Amino acid sequence: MASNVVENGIIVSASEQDATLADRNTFATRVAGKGADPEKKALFASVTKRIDYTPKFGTELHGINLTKLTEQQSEELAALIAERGVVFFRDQDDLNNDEHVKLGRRWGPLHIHPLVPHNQNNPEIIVLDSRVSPPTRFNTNDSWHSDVSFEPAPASFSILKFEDIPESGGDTIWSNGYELYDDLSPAFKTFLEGLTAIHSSDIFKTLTAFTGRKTFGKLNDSEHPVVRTNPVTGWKSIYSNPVFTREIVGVTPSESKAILDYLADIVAKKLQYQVRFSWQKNSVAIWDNRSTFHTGVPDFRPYHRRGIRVTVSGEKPYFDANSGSQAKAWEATSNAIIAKQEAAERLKAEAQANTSAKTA
Ligand SMILES: O=C(O)CCC(=O)C(=O)O
Ligand SMILES: [Fe+2]
Repeated sequence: MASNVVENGIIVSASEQDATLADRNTFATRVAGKGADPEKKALFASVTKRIDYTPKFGTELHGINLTKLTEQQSEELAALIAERGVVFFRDQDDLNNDEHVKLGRRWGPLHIHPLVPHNQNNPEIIVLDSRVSPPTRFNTNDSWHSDVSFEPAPASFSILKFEDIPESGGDTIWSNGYELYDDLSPAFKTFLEGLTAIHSSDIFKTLTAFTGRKTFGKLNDSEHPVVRTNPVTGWKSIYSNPVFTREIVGVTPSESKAILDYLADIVAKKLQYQVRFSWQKNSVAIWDNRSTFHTGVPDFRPYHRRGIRVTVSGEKPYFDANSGSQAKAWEATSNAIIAKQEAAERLKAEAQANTSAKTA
């Protein structure tokens, strides 16, 4: 039996034995975060500072040690990630490999990646080391994706930590699938809601040839709905990405290409639905792959970076016609914010009027 090829503690090529490790039909048996306290009081009791990157998308939390969450806090965090799309943490020095795996397992079974190099002692940890896997033409500015969407049980959450960061460059960008859906015209929403698409891991065959690495286990293809309901929030999101989605089912090849190109285009180009994160050593990002897309920015050469990722397998993707939307859920919050701003403006105007009356 061929043995693994190991470089710096990273398995860069699988043995046959490891190749059989990957059972990627492992679905989550419960929806982590579903039914958590909507106010997330237990989690926010430990938060010292909250920074929302945009009103609806991306939040950085300070005061949380990811190795010290109670059960209730970890459920509330799962719900917050589903709502905010991506949540960032700084200084998670305590999140070593074992803790990283432990955190992922709280939310579901862990995925074993078919190609990306694994940690020698734990195949569920993948190592993104730009010296081992330098950014290539397969991993450049059109690398927007949702993690392992080709699996029957694609990722719910991904937990990524960077241990080595470049002196400059190397940010990651996320795009909000809820808002991309909400932004479509009613007619186009209805059209997309009836469609499914084939997601494929064929890119890893190409990369195998390119890198000389062997893949782990079976390379899956899966058919998923183009509009997906997030099981935690109940909101609809676009679920098609340029890296793994190959074909829209039931339309002609040129129609399929036009639809996929349009969806890829809005994921990459609608800046108002994106957030960008600058990593520091031991920063962690956790995102919900069911309703977001992301891409690394390969702009950091000659520096390098090294990240560690654990990927949680989710449920079988589904579309529920009765599900809600982020836009609808936001109406009340948005109106309350507007009312508060208007009240503040009125008070300011009254105060000014009083001052001018006194000085007149
Ligand atoms: O390189 C990056 O910044 C993102 C890597 C990525 O896609 C992932 O960890 O899922
Ligand atoms: Fe990714």
